[in-house]
Parts: sequence; structure tokens; C-alpha cells
Amino acid sequence: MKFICGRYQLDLSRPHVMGIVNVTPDSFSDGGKYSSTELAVAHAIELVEQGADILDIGGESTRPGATPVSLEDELQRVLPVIEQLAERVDVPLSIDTYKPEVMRAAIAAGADIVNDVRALQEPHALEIVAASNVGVCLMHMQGTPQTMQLEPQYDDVVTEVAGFLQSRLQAAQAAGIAAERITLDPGFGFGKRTVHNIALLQQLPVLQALGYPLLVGLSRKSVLGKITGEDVDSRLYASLAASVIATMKGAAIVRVHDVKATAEALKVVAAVR
Ligand SMILES: Nc1nc2[nH]c(S[C@@H](C(=O)O)c3ccccc3)nc2c(=O)[nH]1
Repeated sequence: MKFICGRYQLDLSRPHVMGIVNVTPDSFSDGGKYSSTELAVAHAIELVEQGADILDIGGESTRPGATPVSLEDELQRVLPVIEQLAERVDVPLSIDTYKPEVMRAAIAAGADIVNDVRALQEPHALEIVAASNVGVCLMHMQGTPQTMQLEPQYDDVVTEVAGFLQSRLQAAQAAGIAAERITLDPGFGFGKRTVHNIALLQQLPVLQALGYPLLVGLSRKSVLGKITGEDVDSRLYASLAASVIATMKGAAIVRVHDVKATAEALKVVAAVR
């Protein structure tokens, strides 16, 4: 399965590791240790040395209740990091944003993938991505980061998520984005209760049947805390289990904080799957 993303073509027949680079003061789990460009770039280079196949750079935390970040602030956070990494590492650089202007600037700065938690629904997002040759991740979210965890409701979460992703696939194809440039993501933790997250992981093959590579982000998320009782800094083992389960069920890319441990676990998956 080939994934065309900017300067790169990835062979997704083996599972790939996407390392998380948060350039945000309230980042999900590294508590803003890497809020400056230098620290973020150093962290990113370390993740590549640990085995990251892709880097996901984010300037605005989209976890539940996160405070929104202005366009200017997000640009100031992510562009220097992308510009420096484009010269210093040789792996695809993903920009984790839903703002079209950030997509445009990040692509110009060297991003190879747009990771959009809003699945290119914002005005001009489709056109901006279609006018480039970057890869794109289309993710499902119910509501917004501010509202999504208040009352997540589904009749059948897997069917509804699959239907949403199918509709975004059609929009992307209509905009002229080639199929080989697209990955899909159920959006674990984005407007889902624990029961919904578990159902989506159990039935990942249903989403795999849509015919596109799946990206899965479960690393350190609260569903793993609910299952194990561990807090966010003690969810490595649960995160590894989630990455192994997801890739055994067909996921092509896992988005994780703990790259070295995950890369080693996926070597076993690749040998056996
Ligand atoms: N494609 C894709 N992009 C992502 N960005 C993030 S943010 C994450 C965090 O680490 O803060 C997070 C943590 C908790 C809830 C929501 C989001 N999660 C994903 C994902 O699951 N898929």
C-alpha cells in the first residue's frame, strides 16, 4: 500500500510510527517541556533517532477543553520547527492543524503531510491541499475540541464514523486529491466515550475495508487511563498494547509519544502480521 506524501512515498505494507512533536505550552502530556523551537527540534531529532518514520508537528493542542490558539501564535510556533526539520531530518513532516492558513504556510515551509482533525472541512482547506502534492490524514471528530467530550452520542459509532470518512473521501476526490495521498483516522478521543473508542478499535477492520491506510492515535489517551487506572504519564504499557492491537487489526500508522518502545513492538508485529 503506497502513501504519496510530498517528497516521499511510503510503503505502508509494514506498520509505520508517527512521532508526536507538541510545540504547545499546554501540550497533552509533556507539559510544555518543548515549548520553544530549539527544544521541539531537538526532541524531534531524538524521535527520528529512536525510529520515528514520520513526525507530527502540532502548535495547538486539540485535546478536550484545550484553549484555542490564534492563527499568528500557531504559525509562530510551528513554522520555525518545520523549516529547521526540513533541513535536518529525512522523514516526512506532518502538520497537525485544521486551519487552512497554517496548512498553506506549513506546506510552503516544507511539510509533507497535512494531518487535519477537521478532515479538510474548513473553507479553502480542500483547495490548498489539492494544489499541493502533500499527503493528508482525514480524521473523524464529533463536535469541537471545546464541546466534543460533553455528551458524545452515536446510534452505531463504527457505521457513523465510516460514513463520515466516506463523505470526506468523496469531497477529497472531487477536489482532485489522488487516492494514494489519503489516509483515514477514526479520531480516538475526539467526541467518543470509552465504549465508543473500544468499539472503534475492535472493529477497525470495518474502517480498513474502506480501502485506505488507517492512522490511529491512542497514545496515552484517556480511554487507556479508564481501562488501566493509570494517569497520563504512566500509560506506556497500555499505549504499546493499543499500538500492537491496532496494527494487528490493519492500522498502517500509529501516532505515538513513545517512539522507541513502539518501534520495537511494531518490529514484532511486522514479523508476524
Ligand atoms: N490524526 C490524528 N491527529 C491527532 N492529534 C491528536 S491530539 C491528542 C494529543 O496528543 O493531544 C489528543 C489527546 C486527547 C484527545 C484528543 C486529542 N490526536 C490525534 C489522533 O488521534 N489522530
